[in-house]
Amino acid sequence: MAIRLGCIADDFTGATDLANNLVRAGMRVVQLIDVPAPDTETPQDADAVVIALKSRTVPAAEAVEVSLRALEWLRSAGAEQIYFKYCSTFDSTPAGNIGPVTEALMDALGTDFTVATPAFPDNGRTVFKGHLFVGDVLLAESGMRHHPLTPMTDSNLVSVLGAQTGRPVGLIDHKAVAAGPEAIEARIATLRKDGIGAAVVDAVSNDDLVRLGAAVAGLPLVTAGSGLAIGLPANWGIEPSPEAAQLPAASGHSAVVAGSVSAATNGQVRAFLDTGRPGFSVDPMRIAAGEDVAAEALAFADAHLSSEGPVLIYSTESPDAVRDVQGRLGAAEAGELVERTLARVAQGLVERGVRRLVVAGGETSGAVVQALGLTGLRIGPQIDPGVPWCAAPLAGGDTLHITLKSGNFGGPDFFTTSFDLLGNGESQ
Ligand SMILES: Nc1ncnc2c1ncn2[C@@H]1O[C@H](COP(=O)(O)OP(=O)(O)OP(=O)(O)O)[C@@H](O)[C@H]1O
Ligand SMILES: O=C(O)[C@@H](O)C(=O)CO
Repeated sequence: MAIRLGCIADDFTGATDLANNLVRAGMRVVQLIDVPAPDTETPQDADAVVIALKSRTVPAAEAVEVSLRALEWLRSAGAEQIYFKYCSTFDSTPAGNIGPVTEALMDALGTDFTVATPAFPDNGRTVFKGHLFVGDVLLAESGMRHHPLTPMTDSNLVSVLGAQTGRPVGLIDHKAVAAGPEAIEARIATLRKDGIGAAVVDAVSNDDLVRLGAAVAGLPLVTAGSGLAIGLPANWGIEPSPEAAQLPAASGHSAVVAGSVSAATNGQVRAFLDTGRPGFSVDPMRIAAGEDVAAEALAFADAHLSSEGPVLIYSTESPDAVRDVQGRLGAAEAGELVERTLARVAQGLVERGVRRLVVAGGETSGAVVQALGLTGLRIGPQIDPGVPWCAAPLAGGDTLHITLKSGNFGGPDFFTTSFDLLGNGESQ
């Protein structure tokens, strides 16, 4: 069976976020890790396939190359429309990668126009007059200005995207979006006539996204955060259905691996430790000095993995502490050292019987999923907006329940309450 929607996500947490919104809107979704081999069969009974890449912060040429390979696979699987998913905080730099990837996909699809909106109102991301708000503040005044890899210091997305692409960038403002699909289509026609290649779209509510979804049914390519996904399944007559999110029963030990340094994850780590639960802090300077911090973390896990609840291994630190480490090691080097260590820790935890695993941070999730050799995820129930539980088969035949939490997503008690949703298996 051919798929309807083919999705390319620029990081792993973002991919599950998108898959989650598609599932909630009724689509049967398979998430694949990295571009599958050309001869990989199209998943049966899937309305959408999300290919999860780790292309957000690699050099632009690399992001373009891997995104085009993903596009080729999705087109051969029959995708009728392509969705390029990036972060709801538009994480990118003037060098890319949102602009260059968008342009390359447009060229490959032979289309002269696409839309761009990171709006995700359920998680407080709204776009008005082309400016992105995170909660009540502009993007450039949010914690994103301190992001270790993609600091966002301009909230005007028309200028942010304009700096990343050779094509003129325009705006579909809220007046058109609020007036409904026909008004949006009329605005698109005008922009196209004026030679605009990509238009940032205002959206402050789910209703806006549903109206936008209907208006872009005929575009070969849409680019967005996960929010627009709620408006697309209806274009194929698909309606929400609870069966779309069912997973097998969970069992085994629970653990949390946190490599995100975002504000929300900092709060979640603090809240977890404040309950007196066991946590081990991974120090990048000690890794850089050659100490076997992964082995220490696993020894700590050996002492604390129990039916009492999850153990936490984290590198999460305040923005000041992260800046200090980056100043001494370099941002990319520090990131890589920590990612490699946390990926080894995750492997060790699974070897020790962890079967319910929370991973925090997009880059961190990419490293962990690759180290665990997971190739595909089934998407289950939503824990918090943008974060579902997923299930993946392990080599020995067991099922791993895993959730890939975007750094800034999830409530303060996420590291404890997320496990409640899986119910009681053999042990927690
Ligand atoms: N203590 C630390 N010092 C320096 N760098 C760190 C530290 N802890 C984590 N890092 C690095 O910071 C980066 C955090 O990125 P990651 O994508 O995992 O989280 P995030 O940006 O908060 O989440 P998301 O991308 O989902 O919003 C990773 O490369 C990680 O290895
Ligand atoms: O859109 C978001 O905010 C998330 O899905 C994400 O991509 C964070 O890495």
